[in-house]
Amino acid sequence: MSARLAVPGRLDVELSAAPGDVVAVVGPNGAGKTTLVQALAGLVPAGGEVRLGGADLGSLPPQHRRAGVVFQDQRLFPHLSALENVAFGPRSRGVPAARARDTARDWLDRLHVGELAARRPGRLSGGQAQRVAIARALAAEPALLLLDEPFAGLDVGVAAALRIELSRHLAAYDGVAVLVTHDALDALTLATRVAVLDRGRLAQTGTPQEVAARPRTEHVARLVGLNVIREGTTFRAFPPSSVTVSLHEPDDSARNHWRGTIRGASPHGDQIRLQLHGDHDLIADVTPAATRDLGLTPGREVWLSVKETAITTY
Ligand SMILES: Nc1ncnc2c1ncn2[C@@H]1O[C@H](COP(=O)(O)OP(=O)(O)OP(=O)(O)O)[C@@H](O)[C@H]1O
Repeated sequence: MSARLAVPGRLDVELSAAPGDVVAVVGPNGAGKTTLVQALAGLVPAGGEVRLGGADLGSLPPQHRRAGVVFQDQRLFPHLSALENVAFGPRSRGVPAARARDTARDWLDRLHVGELAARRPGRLSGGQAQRVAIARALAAEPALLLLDEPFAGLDVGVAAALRIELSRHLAAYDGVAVLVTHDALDALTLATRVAVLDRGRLAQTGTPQEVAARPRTEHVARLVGLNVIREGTTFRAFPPSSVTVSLHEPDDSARNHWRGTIRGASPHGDQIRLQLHGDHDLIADVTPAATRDLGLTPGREVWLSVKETAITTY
């Protein structure tokens, strides 16, 4: 797929992906992720083109794009049973009713909701409905599978189980999948490529490993738990565990140091992760003992230092 899409004031991106790719789209609120999915699906008017398998989808109405969409809020047809929801795609492609129902049953089984085939969406839990929605999208054999935050709003355990299953289906899927997510884990475990959106533009693309190791936006740095400082065209990244926090200015010239004010503190593994605001917005991991002994509570002004050898420059 190669797409060039422009929605005035909201989105202006070029994106390409090969069959079998799962592209994770990440970025802060309002970056244009949902707009991108909707523009690919033809649900919002967009300039540009979407080339897929030799055709320009951009000129086709949504129902002819062979795009399967899974929304955060499922949007199942409320008056149809789970089975009929899933059979809808094959039916509208002209598959005879009995065969479409067999296909639907098969997909419901594969998503472990076969026993709920007769239920209407109103009587499904959020997790069950999301399984039906994924079955519905895949049963239509889409060339383009669009998933907009499919785990958002689900219980943590339910989301974890669904993530593992979805990874299996995505591995077997030979079209192009686009997955909008706010979760670094999704981007790292499900995706073959990551596209970072920032204010409607593509800020970075690469493999999950590349993007995680060398983030170019503050947002992605936070997602993967790194600090990143931009100096002109150069980025300098370092982990929160490499930051030393002290109450007085360090006199060690081999280290980089900055001033900051503690904005927040939360448990992180067996450490305390501090959010700091100052010369740069940074995160630092300190031990609970240091937090107590130095009185590292929100509002406190501190010095932060990092050894040059802990910093990756790119
Ligand atoms: N229907 C709309 N009409 C006009 N502008 C819109 C519409 N929907 C969203 N926008 C604007 O388009 C921009 C991108 O929004 P979009 O919903 O695509 O972001 P997002 O990255 O999906 O955000 P989130 O993570 O909050 O869901 C935002 O500035 C938003 O205010």
